[in-house]
Amino acid sequence: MELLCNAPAHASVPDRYVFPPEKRAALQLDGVDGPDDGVTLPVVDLHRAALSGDDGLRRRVAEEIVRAGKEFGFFQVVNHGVGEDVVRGFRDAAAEFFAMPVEEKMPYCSDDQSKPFRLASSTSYDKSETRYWRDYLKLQCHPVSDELVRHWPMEPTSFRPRLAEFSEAAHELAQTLLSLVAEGLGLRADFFAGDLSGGETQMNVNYYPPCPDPSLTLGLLPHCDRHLLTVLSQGDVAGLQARYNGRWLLVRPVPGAFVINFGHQMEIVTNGALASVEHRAITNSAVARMSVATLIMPKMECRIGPAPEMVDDETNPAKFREFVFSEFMEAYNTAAASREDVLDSFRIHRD
Ligand SMILES: O=C(O)CCC(=O)C(=O)O
Ligand SMILES: [Fe+2]
Repeated sequence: MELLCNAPAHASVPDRYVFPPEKRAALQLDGVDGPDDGVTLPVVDLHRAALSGDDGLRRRVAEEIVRAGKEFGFFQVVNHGVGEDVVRGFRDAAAEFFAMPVEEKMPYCSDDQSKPFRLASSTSYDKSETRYWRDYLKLQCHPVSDELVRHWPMEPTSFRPRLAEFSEAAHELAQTLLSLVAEGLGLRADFFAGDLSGGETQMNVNYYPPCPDPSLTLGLLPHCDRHLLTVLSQGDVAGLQARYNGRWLLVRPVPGAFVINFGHQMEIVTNGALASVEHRAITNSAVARMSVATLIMPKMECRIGPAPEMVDDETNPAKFREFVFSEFMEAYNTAAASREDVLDSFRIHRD
């Protein structure tokens, strides 16, 4: 398998990574202050420590999240309660993994999507010839059990304990966010608990080495996440862009923050109120970038459809039909992650 992290630093971009001009990222990192007109994503202070004892504060935070979610579909959170050491601990372990010698990583290389831990490169969604400037770990990270941990690598030795710790913390944050989203929408606080968010949580650890010519390449294709909610640590190197009013908005790194965005299931359950927004990753020539995305998802057999509370037959009829989550997962693969193609098979079309 061809991995970028195995190669010595690249002096030039090999042809198979060069996108045709119409697919290249028009907006480069050093041009961000121009094209995005100073629009920045909301940064929500979760006041995590005070949240459970202060109902007024809780309501304000919940409203702020829903407002940000409705306008951007993306926001960042600070004071989120996940310890800096927990985040740094796992990010360091993952960076060490990518830096290990080829022979030690090779046993994990696989394109078999059913594996609970694997290392791969580019993406499995875009079937065109051009490769994305990205290596990634795709792994199952929650619930943490002895059986699951056995699939995680033994080396570096910090990997298993730091991942277990990070995974629990990210999961807890996700549950807090989901209850705030529910409250902000006027739903029961435990609306998303149970099967809707109780599937096996997956994680993408994306590694984008420095690229000699970012104007020719892409780190990750434009896509929406297919799950319910994504909790992303992007570290301090920029590269994530979200679609906003027909443009690409750079998600500026905020120290210690998590970037939160909604997946397709959130859009469907809320009948379009909280949309799943397209995003992509661009490359840069200066430093390697690593992002860690924790993807909260429903149980495979969970029935999904717009919540009755989010639908009004007269003014806001259901936009999506009901389905079983496993059906959606299949459709997403077939539609190669394209937002409209995948949602189209679940949309109710009215004349
Ligand atoms: O690298 C990033 O910031 C984006 C990652 C992402 O969108 C994903 O893993 O689904
Ligand atoms: Fe994503």
